[in-house]
Amino acid sequence: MTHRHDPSTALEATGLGKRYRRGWALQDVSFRLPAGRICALVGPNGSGKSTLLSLAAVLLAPTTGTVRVFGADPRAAEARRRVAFVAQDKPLYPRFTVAETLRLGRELNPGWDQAAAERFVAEAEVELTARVGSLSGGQRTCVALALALGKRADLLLLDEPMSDQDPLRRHRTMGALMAEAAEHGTSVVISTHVLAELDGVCDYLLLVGGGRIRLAGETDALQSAHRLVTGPRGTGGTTPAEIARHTVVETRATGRQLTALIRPRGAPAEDGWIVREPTLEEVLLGYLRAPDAPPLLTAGARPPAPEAGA
Ligand SMILES: Nc1ncnc2c1ncn2[C@@H]1O[C@H](COP(=O)(O)OP(=O)(O)OP(=O)(O)O)[C@@H](O)[C@H]1O
Repeated sequence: MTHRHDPSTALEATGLGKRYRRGWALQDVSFRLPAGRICALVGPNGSGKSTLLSLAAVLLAPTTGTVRVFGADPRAAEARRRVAFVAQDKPLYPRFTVAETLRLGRELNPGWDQAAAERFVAEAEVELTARVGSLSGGQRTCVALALALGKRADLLLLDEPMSDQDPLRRHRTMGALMAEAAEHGTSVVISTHVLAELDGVCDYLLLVGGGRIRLAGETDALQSAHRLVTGPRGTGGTTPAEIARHTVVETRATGRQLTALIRPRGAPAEDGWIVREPTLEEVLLGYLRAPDAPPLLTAGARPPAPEAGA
């Protein structure tokens, strides 16, 4: 079995699995993230988001399967140069000043972009002369993000970078991050629990649950693959036939009404039903509430079958 060398794919997992002593954190994960996308990585606590990012950043080794960055083994020196990872615990030297931290970044990274790193800390109103140990959690995050941006990586892997930022700063940090990414065509995977953070920012989505991929693909394609239908609840507590003939993600009853998130097969519903396209948040919440709903990977999110051969 050989792998296609595919630089247009920022990240690809094939049959990827990670087993810790207590059990599988990720199992049989296969997806493709095209280059240049801003991808939200979403899922409940313990669903495997950090594990997936750590596998892509080679902080962990897979138990099964493979992960590739820009078509290459992520352990290769060139792949490591192209990837920057901001971990949840943001390990930095507390005794260093911010300026010294950036200097270390410059010494460690041949393609270092001092201007981008300094611009980012200035935007976050973090003093270059401040010691890292004296910064707040949110300010330290900004320094870690500045290090990642200064590296001029082609793929940024960010593990809940906004979790310790206040709402205003979160908005500004996200804006500055996305401006940098857009200017350089950087691919970004950003894990988050704040669904509102994704709105208008991410154009790709990975939803993990129970260690497996549940949704993967372009956000507009995922949205348009679903319909939210509302109509009469019917009798006997069963899903009405005109809904049950579709792929039903979840149904919720309120009074005499039934609202269902479906993946339509043919025309979405009959007379008497109100049909509309759900927002991305509605799609996500539907899947989060229905952990057994069948997964969906859009055509662009499915990795190509491995070539037969040597
Ligand atoms: N170092 C480890 N040793 C053993 N088990 C681990 C380790 N790291 C993670 N796990 C387990 O693997 C599963 C996935 O954890 P992971 O941290 O990847 O989830 P997550 O989606 O990032 O969670 P959160 O949203 O809470 O950050 C969990 O059941 C967790 O307990």
